[in-house]
Amino acid sequence: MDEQTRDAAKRRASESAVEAVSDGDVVGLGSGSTAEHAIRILGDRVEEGLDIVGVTTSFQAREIAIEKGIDLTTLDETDGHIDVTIDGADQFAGSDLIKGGGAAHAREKIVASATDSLQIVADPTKETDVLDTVVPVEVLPDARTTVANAIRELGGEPELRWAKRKSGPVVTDNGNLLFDADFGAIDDPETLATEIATIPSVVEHGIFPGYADAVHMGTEDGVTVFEY
Ligand SMILES: O=C(CO)[C@H](O)[C@H](O)COP(=O)(O)O
Repeated sequence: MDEQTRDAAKRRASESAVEAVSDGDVVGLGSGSTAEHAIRILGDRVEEGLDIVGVTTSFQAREIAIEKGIDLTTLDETDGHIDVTIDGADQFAGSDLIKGGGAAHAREKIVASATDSLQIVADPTKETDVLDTVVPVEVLPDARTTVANAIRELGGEPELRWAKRKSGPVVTDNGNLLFDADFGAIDDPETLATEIATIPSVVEHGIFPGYADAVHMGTEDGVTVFEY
């Protein structure tokens, strides 16, 4: 699938997911190139009269939402409740997800766990039978060596994520560092999720076991919707 076809698939997925949003909803706004389509489409609907407020998952999502004129709120103001969230994923195997390719998974998980209905938008390159892409792990900077050792003890190979146009590591929106940890095929995402979460000073990791309520997978000529 070339980049243009893939981008069209991402947009089709987003058009489908936006149908889950109704007037009056508090809407979680995800991060990444696929979720960007969804935020832009929602912005167009708002201009046409759709009445929603958004809760953003990243600096990127906030910038796009402001540009598109979507009113924003916070989880504190909504009593920790979100009706629908539309977000992307790096991989999905049924309702199990790996997220964090954009280093936003900590806030994405807060928003997802506060959400009644998590709608995932993806293109076909994200679908897999068994999760096997790297797991992003956000850590407090002082703990990078101890967390790296603990990841190795769990059978993973951690690599500090390096910035592309800066001499140094990626620093998350929360001021932390990030490992991409290669665990190979992850047969039991729920157990690995718990094990990584219990490492001292891990802020959040990118395994979202059983989180998706629906995955909208844009294809070359349509959309396949998986509901869970
Ligand atoms: O989890 C994420 C950011 O932390 C993104 O949703 C995920 O990386 C997918 O991004 P894209 O739609 O650009 O492939």
